[in-house]
Amino acid sequence: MNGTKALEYLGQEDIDKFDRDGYLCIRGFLTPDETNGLLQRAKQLLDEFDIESHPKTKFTTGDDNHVGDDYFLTSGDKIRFFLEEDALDGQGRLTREKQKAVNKIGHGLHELDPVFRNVTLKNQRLKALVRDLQFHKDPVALQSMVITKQQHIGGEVPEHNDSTFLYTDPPSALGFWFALEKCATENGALSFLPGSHKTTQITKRFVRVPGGGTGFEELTTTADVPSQVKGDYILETCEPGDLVIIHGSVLHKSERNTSPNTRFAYTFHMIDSPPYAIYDEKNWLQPTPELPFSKILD
Ligand SMILES: O=C(O)CCC(=O)C(=O)O
Ligand SMILES: [Fe+2]
Repeated sequence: MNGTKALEYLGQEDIDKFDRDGYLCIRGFLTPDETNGLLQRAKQLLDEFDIESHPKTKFTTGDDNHVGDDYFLTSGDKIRFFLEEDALDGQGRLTREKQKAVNKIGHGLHELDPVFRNVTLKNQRLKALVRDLQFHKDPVALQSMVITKQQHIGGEVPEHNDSTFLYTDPPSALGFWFALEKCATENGALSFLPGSHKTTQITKRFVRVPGGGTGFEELTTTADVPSQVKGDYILETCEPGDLVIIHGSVLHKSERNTSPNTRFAYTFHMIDSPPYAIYDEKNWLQPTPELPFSKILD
C-alpha cells in the first residue's frame, strides 16, 4: 500500500500486518497522560449529563433495535448519551445510577470536546500514522464515541463491519479504537476475524428511512463472495492507551461485559472525500453546514 515515501510512524511490518489481517494493534499509542485525560473527561461528561431531560433512548446494534429516533439521528454534531438496554425497568425507570446506565456517548465528541478534539484532529502522531497507512487520499473524521461497556450489563456488539454503518462508494471507512481501560476476556475485549476484509463484501448499508427511523438497505454486489468466511476469531486484549486500527470491511465484535470492571474505549472513524469516495444523504449521520466533516491532513 505504501509507495517509496519514508515511513514516519509505522514500520513496514505494521503496514503488511494491517493489509493481511484487516486490523492492527498499536501498543501504547497514547501516552498515559493522554489516556487518563480522555478517561477522566468521559467520566466527567457522565457526571454532568442530565438524565431528567433525556429521552431515554436505548442503543443496540442487534436485530431488534430502536435507534431510529431523533435523538440518535441528530447526534452527529452533538454530545449525547445512549443508555444500556438493561439499565431501564419495564416502566422506563433507571435501575442504577446514571453513570452506570450509559452504553455510549456520541457522536460529535471529536469536534465539540477539546480533550477528544486534541487527540483526534490535532494529533501529530495520528497524522503521521495516517500518512504512512495511505488508506485514504483525503481523509475526514466522523462518528466519535466513548463506549463504556458497563460492569455486568455492558451489552455485546454483534459481528459487523463498519462500512455497513458508514457507507461510502467505494467503501472507505477506517476505525480508530483506543482502549482507555484494560480490555480482557471478561469485560468484552474486541475480537476480529483476520483477513475477512478481503473475503467479505459490503452487502447492506445502514440508512435513514424516509419518514423517520433507520434500517438496512441491501446492496447489489458484483463479484462472487464466499458464503462463509473461514477462520477463527482472535481476541485482542488491550492495555490503556493501545490503539486498534480497524479496516471498514473486517468482521469484528465484542461480548457482553460480565465482570465488575467497566471497559471504556474511545473510537472514531475516517472516510475518504469526493472524488475518491461518495458519502450520500442516505447515511444515518449527516454533516451539517455548521459542522462539516473535518479533514485529518492539512
Ligand atoms: O467497542 C466495541 O465493543 C465495539 C467497537 C466497534 O465495533 C468499532 O469501534 O467499530
Ligand atoms: Fe465496529
